[in-house]
Amino acid sequence: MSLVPLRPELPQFLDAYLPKPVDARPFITLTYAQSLDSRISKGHGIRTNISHPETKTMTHYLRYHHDGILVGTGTALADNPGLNCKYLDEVERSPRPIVLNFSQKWKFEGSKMHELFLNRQGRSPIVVLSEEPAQREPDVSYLICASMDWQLLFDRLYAEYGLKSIMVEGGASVINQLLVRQELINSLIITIGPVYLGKDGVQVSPSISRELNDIQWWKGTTDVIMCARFRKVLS
Ligand SMILES: NC(=O)C1=CN([C@@H]2O[C@H](COP(=O)(O)OP(=O)(O)OC[C@H]3O[C@@H](n4cnc5c(N)ncnc54)[C@H](O)[C@@H]3O)[C@@H](O)[C@H]2O)C=CC1
Ligand SMILES: Nc1nc(O)c(N)c(N[C@@H]2O[C@H](COP(=O)(O)O)[C@@H](O)[C@H]2O)n1
Repeated sequence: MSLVPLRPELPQFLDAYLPKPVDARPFITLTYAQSLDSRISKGHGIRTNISHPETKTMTHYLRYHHDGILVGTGTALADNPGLNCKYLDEVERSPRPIVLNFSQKWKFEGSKMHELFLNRQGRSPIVVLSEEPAQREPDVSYLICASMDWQLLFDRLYAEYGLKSIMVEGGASVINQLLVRQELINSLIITIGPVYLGKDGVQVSPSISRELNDIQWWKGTTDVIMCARFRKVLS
């Protein structure tokens, strides 16, 4: 798939929300595409296109600006994503894929990520699990976290792999956890496509109410993009 050109006004629109150095931890962007009824796919395990080609290009522009890109096993298995950067086709600007694979169900070998890596079009993944894998795969880096703690995970990705910025793309389980961890999220960039995915769709919604600050909207041919930051909770 080749990308349509980036809309010329998007770099300036996105600029304030792109990664900036933060103190000894990675800058975290939570970004995904959702329907009007807050669904990100038609059902678990169903890869669903929501973005218009021009907002898909925006996603690759975001990938260009991040060191790492994180997804859960559900997404890795359902979508078989490439997670590389096709914007300007510079493999060294592709983010490092990070897959939460505590279930050990996802395999690098035979995946789209593997194909892209072999063709020098994508990077090898960091696989996160709770114990030594049953079988180590070549070219995979393993990050063993005895128990899952988002802050610790991000800190270790920074300290051990030098990832200064990470975009989290999904899926729903991951997004819903991070929507209530606003202290960890630096930017929120959401594409909204003009479609309803219905009651069987996979919903994103925080378990408690959240408020946003610094909100900007961009309107494209069919989609809108909202950029925002979470409002700080005063203790
Ligand atoms: N429209 C969009 O932008 C996107 C849509 N999707 C869609 O989302 C769907 C997948 O979402 P989900 O099924 O919710 O899967 P998911 O991608 O959120 O992965 C969930 C799995 O990741 C692991 N995991 C997540 N949090 C964990 C934690 N705290 N500790 C340990 N392991 C953890 C577990 O194995 C869990 O079952 C797919 O249908 C996919 O197409 C995924 C990414 C973006
Ligand atoms: N930006 C965006 N729009 C959509 O409509 C989507 N379904 C997604 N999904 C995310 O992109 C991944 C696929 O990446 P590749 O094109 O294979 O590199 C998918 O796994 C979701 O994370 N994103």
